[in-house]
Amino acid sequence: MSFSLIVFQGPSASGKSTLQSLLGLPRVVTWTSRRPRPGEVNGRDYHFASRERLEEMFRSGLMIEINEYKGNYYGTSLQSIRDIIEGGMPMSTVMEAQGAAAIKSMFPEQTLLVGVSVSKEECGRRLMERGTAAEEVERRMADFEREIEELSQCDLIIRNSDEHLEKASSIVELLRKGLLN
Ligand SMILES: Nc1nc2c(ncn2[C@@H]2O[C@H](COP(=O)(O)OP(=O)(O)O)[C@@H](O)[C@H]2O)c(=O)[nH]1
Ligand SMILES: Nc1ncnc2c1ncn2[C@@H]1O[C@H](COP(=O)(O)OP(=O)(O)O)[C@@H](O)[C@H]1O
Repeated sequence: MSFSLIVFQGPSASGKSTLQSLLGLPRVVTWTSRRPRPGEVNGRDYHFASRERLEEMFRSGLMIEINEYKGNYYGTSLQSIRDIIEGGMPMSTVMEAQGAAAIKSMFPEQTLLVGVSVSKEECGRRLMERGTAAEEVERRMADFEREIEELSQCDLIIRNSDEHLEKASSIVELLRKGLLN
């Protein structure tokens, strides 16, 4: 395999970040206008910036894509992806569907889109356990069916239900070995 960028896509709380950290590759730090959650660090988890700054970066050609997701902007800088493709060391990122599609269409040979799927019930429960406010859980779950449908654009889909974590981990391990050998 010669992919430079592994993109995880899936509903909120499907387990994208969990599988991403199991993969163990360096993460692309993307940009968002949402507020940091407790424990998140600027420059490590995201580059946190205002909507205006992200819009300006997009207008001036610094971002590959910028997408609004649940009221906030998210975007990937062109430089971060160029660095990966030129640097040779594969990296990973998590992205909502439109951003994932934009990167895949720009770098089809170098990008592997990995979908993460889970049941609606499990997703809702994980969001609650993560301390998400009930109103926000409802907002996120409203898009669940569409987000599952959008997985059809992925190169492969990993089922990450509660009882499948071990299997999901072994698929990620196979990917890791294939990428690094
Ligand atoms: N298009 C796009 N989506 C991103 C980017 N960075 C993160 N996302 C996605 O934005 C969505 C919201 O992320 P986040 O606020 O961290 O919360 P989450 O829903 O709990 O993962 C997730 O689907 C992320 O994968 C990016 O650079 N571009
Ligand atoms: N297979 C699984 N079984 C049970 N809990 C899981 C599983 N995968 C992830 N989780 C838990 O679900 C929550 C959401 O996972 P996370 O990776 O943060 O999702 P996402 O990045 O898609 O929003 C976390 O608390 C995580 O520990």
